[in-house]
Parts: sequence; structure tokens; C-alpha cells
Amino acid sequence: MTISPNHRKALRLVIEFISPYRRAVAGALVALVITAGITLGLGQGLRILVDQGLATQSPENLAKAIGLFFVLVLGLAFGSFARFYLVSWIGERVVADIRKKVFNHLIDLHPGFFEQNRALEIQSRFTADTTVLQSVIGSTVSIALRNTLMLIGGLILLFVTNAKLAAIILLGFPLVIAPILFFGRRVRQLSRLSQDRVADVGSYVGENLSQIKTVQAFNHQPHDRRFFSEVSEKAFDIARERIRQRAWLTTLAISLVMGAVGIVIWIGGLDVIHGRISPGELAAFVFYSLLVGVAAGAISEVIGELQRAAGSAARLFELLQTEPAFVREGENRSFAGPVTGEIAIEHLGFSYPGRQAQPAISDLSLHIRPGETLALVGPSGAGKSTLFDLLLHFYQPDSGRILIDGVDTSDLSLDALRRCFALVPQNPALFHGTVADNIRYARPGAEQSEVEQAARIAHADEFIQALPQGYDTPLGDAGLGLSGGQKQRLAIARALLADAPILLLDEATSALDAQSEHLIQQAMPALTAGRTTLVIAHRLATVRDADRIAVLEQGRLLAVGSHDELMRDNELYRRLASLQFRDEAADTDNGRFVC
Ligand SMILES: Nc1ncnc2c1ncn2[C@@H]1O[C@H](COP(=O)(O)OP(=O)(O)OP(=O)(O)O)[C@@H](O)[C@H]1O
Repeated sequence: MTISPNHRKALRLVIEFISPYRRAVAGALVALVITAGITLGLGQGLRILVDQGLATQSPENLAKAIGLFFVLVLGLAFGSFARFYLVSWIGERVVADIRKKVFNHLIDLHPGFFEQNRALEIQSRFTADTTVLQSVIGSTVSIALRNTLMLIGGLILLFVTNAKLAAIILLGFPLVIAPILFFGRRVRQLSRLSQDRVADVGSYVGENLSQIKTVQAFNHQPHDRRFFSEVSEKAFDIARERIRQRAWLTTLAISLVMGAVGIVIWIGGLDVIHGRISPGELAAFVFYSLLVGVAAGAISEVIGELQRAAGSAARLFELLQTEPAFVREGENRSFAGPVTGEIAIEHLGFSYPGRQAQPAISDLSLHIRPGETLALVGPSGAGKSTLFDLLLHFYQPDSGRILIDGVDTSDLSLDALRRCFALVPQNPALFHGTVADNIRYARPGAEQSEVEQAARIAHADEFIQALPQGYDTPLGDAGLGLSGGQKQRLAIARALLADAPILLLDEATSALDAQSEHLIQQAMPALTAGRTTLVIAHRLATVRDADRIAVLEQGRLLAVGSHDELMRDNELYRRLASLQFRDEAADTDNGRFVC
């Protein structure tokens, strides 16, 4: 068998992860060798039983032979215990380590990687591949090793017992092994395809279930059923082909091997009849032939499994080898003292991969003073969210630079950079855990009193207290959902707890109820006080409260100024003000403005 790059990758991964457990591996190998040795020894026991116990017709000799048999069986039983325990332990241990390492690596990769590779597909790969590895390292490898030992030991003992008969077996060996290798290769190719299809099935289910409301609102189920049925049938077709080839592999192996054993018994039987060998020798020989046959069969069966595992290991290895699309060339600095939150954006330019013709940000320069609140406005697709992503360094700018407190952000470590920011996204994410856990997300070490204080300032305390278990109410996957307004207030509490010098706020565009909106509006001053705030504004009140407003269009900065200045001087802003900002009723008494 040739060693493909995949095999090499798989081996490197497994060796790297197994090496810390050398002692367990050594113990398992010792147990493996001992149990294989005892099994092989049983053949000699059989010979003695037949030739000395039975043929001599002496009860004492029979008792002795049986005594030896029991000793061997006891050794085999305890050896098998040790082998099973150690090998399974290594399998579970190594896979737990691999899982952790892959996850730790994935969670640091830049978001663009998941856009290109579909996060759900990676997720189902991750689960399926580690499961395959677990079963292989935890059992298949041991089956393969044990049977290889049996095969080699059995062949040697065949020669020791009777060289002539053994030579006949060996001559037939290539006839047995060639078809096995041929089918083994086909099974391996189909295994890879089959795994790909299974990953497709997994990611299709994940995507649909996570977007279930959209699916049902558009009555999309019939289409999904049809499509899913096609995806599953494709997976089944490939699996059926793989099973067919594998079944042939097993059938061939058994018929060829057992056929050879039959011939041996025939020839050996004639030798016993003619008195050339003893009956015990023939019994031992048949025992070894069976052992060799069964071992060859078992190996042919697990070769497919091993190939599958090689595919899985290679894919996990590839994930571990994935480098972020951009390499940060900076010095990995951190700030010397407290950060004031001054931001200088200089000639920033950025295009998404594959969209070079239409830059998302072009030659954008902007200076934001510490503590200032700057509203970003612009039509859809103007580049507002992209600017946030560049500030957080989710993408690498093509040109220009961003400075925080005079330090070029590409010189900062990502950790130091992101500690400067607290993000309130438009549709805040809820994670599996309680309400308190979700607020504490920003600072896992925060005290309960700090969590509650942040919730109070964010005007979230009242609705949280009204939940069935207050701050201990489960949210996210396993728990309750929240309304858009409640989520935003929870995210505001989260951001307050993060206590970062710069706040990035993407206002909710969906209509919040008047009460929620009012409460969020009330929470804003506490949130923005003493922080530099960049807010993607969709509401007039926010725009008016901002110190300055930056108008963006097609990635360019058109104008910066106050609401009144822009209303006077900027045509686009005037249009946006009348069309885009939500008209918050004609209550100018309330300090609100009607465009
Ligand atoms: N992941 C992406 N890959 C490729 N192009 C993208 C990606 N995200 C955004 N774009 C493109 O970049 C441009 C700027 O998008 P961006 O999301 O920054 O606009 P925006 O001002 O935030 O719009 P909105 O107010 O609608 O959210 C758009 O033309 C958009 O199609």
C-alpha cells in the first residue's frame, strides 16, 4: 500500500496526540503481545492435549493438559482486560485532546474563514470525524494490531508445526491478498465520498432548524423535504456502494481463506492416515490455519475502517493547519496605560475577497476624539458594518491604517485591541446559559452584584426580575428567547460590564415597541458616558444626541458634521433624514424632531 499525503497527515496527527501517553501505549502493547502469544500458545496446548492427553489414554496426562489449558485461559482473560481497558482509554483520551485542540484553534480563526467554509459544515465534520477517530483509536487499531500479530505468529507456527503444509498455504497467500487489496482501495475512495455526503446532510439539517421561523413563514417545507430527500438519497447511494464493495471484500476474504484451510485439512488428513504426522500436529495446524484465516479476514474488514479514520484525521489535521487569511505583521504590543479611546482612521481601503471591483471602504479618513459620540449614517451597503469589522480587525484592511490612542492597531495583539471595544450588535446573540451568564459574557469573573448593577443601568433589571427564575432563567438554545428590545438591553448591560473605552453600537432596525425604545434611550447616556462611541444610527433621536454625524456612501465618507449642519449642506443626509430615520411621531415637545 502506498503512503498518500493523507495517510502521512493522519499519522502525524495521531502520533502527535498519542505521544504524551507513551506509558499507556506501552502497557497496551505488552498486553496485546501477551494475549496474542497466549492465543498462539493454545495451539500447542491443543497438540499436547491430543497427542499426550487423548492418544496416550492416560487420565493423569489429560488432567495435566487441561491444567495447562486453564492457566493459559486465565492469562488470556486478564491480558484481554488490560488490553481492552488501556486501548479504549487511549482512544477516548486522545480524541478528547484532539477535540479540544481543534476547537481552540477554530475559535481563533478569522470570521471570513467560516463564511467561505460554512460554519455548519465544519461543525458536522468536527463531530463526525472525531467520532470516527474515537472508534478507530479506541478499538479498530487494537483489532488490527492483534490480528497482525496473530497472522505473523500463526504463519511462523504453521512452519514450525509442518513446513510442507505451511508452504502450500504461503503459495496461496498472494491469491488471497490481491483481491483484498483491490477492494480495500475502492472501499477507501467511497468512504471519503460517503463522509462528505453525511456532512452535507448534517449541515442542511442544522441550517434549516436554526432558521425554522423563516422556513415555516415562507411555507418552504415541501421544497426542503424534497431537497433533503435528494441529499439523503445521494448519501445513501454512496453508502450502499461502499457497503457493497465492503461486503464483497469480506465474502472474498472468507471464501479464499477458508477454501485454503479446507485444502490444508485434506492434504494434512492424508498425511495423518499415512502416519507421516501425528493427529495432534494436524489439530494444531488446523487451529493455526483457522487463526491465520480469521486474522486475515479481520484485517481486511478493519482496513476500510482505518482508511476512513485516515480521511477523518487528515481533515482534522487540515483544520488545525488552517492559518488566518491574513497574518498580522505587527509587534503584538499592548497599551502601556489606560486607553482614552481616541481613534484615527487614515486612508482606509478594503474590498471583500472576490469583490475587488467594488471596494466596501475606500480612502476613508476620520478622527474621533476620546469620549466623543459619532453616529454613522448612510444608505444600505454604505460600509458601516464593514467599518466596525475593520476596527475589530476581523478583516485586514487593504490600505491605510487605524490608530487607537496613537498606536497603529496592526501593531497590537488581537487581545489588547479587542479589549478596547464593547460591541452591541443589531441582533444580539443569546448563548446557552442563564440570564446572568449572558450578561457576564463580557467579563466572566464579574460578581453577581456587578451583573445586577449593569442590568439596572441598562433598564433590563425590571424585565429580568419578572422572568420565571429571575437572573437564573435559562436562555439561548435550551431556554427562553427574548424580545428584540429585551435582547438589546441585555446586550447593553453586557457592554456596560465589559467597561471598554470604545463602544460600537449597531442600533436595532426592527421596530421596537415604544416602551423598549424609551428604556433603551434612557440607558444610552450611562452607556456612552466617558466612552468613545460609534453608533450605526437608524433613529433620529440617536443622530441628534450624537456629537457628530458621519455620512457614508459606497464606502466613502461624504461629510461629517452636526445634524443641523448636515441638513443644511448635505443632500444625501437630507434625503436619508426624510426617508430612512424612523419618524418618531410629531412630538417636538419631547425634544424629538420631525423631518
Ligand atoms: N461578507 C461579505 N462578503 C462580501 N461582501 C460583503 C460582505 N459583507 C458586506 N459586503 C458588501 O460590502 C458592502 C458594504 O456592506 P456593509 O454591510 O458594510 O454595509 P452597511 O452600510 O453596514 O449596510 P446596512 O446598513 O444594510 O447593514 C456592500 O456592498 C456589501 O454587499
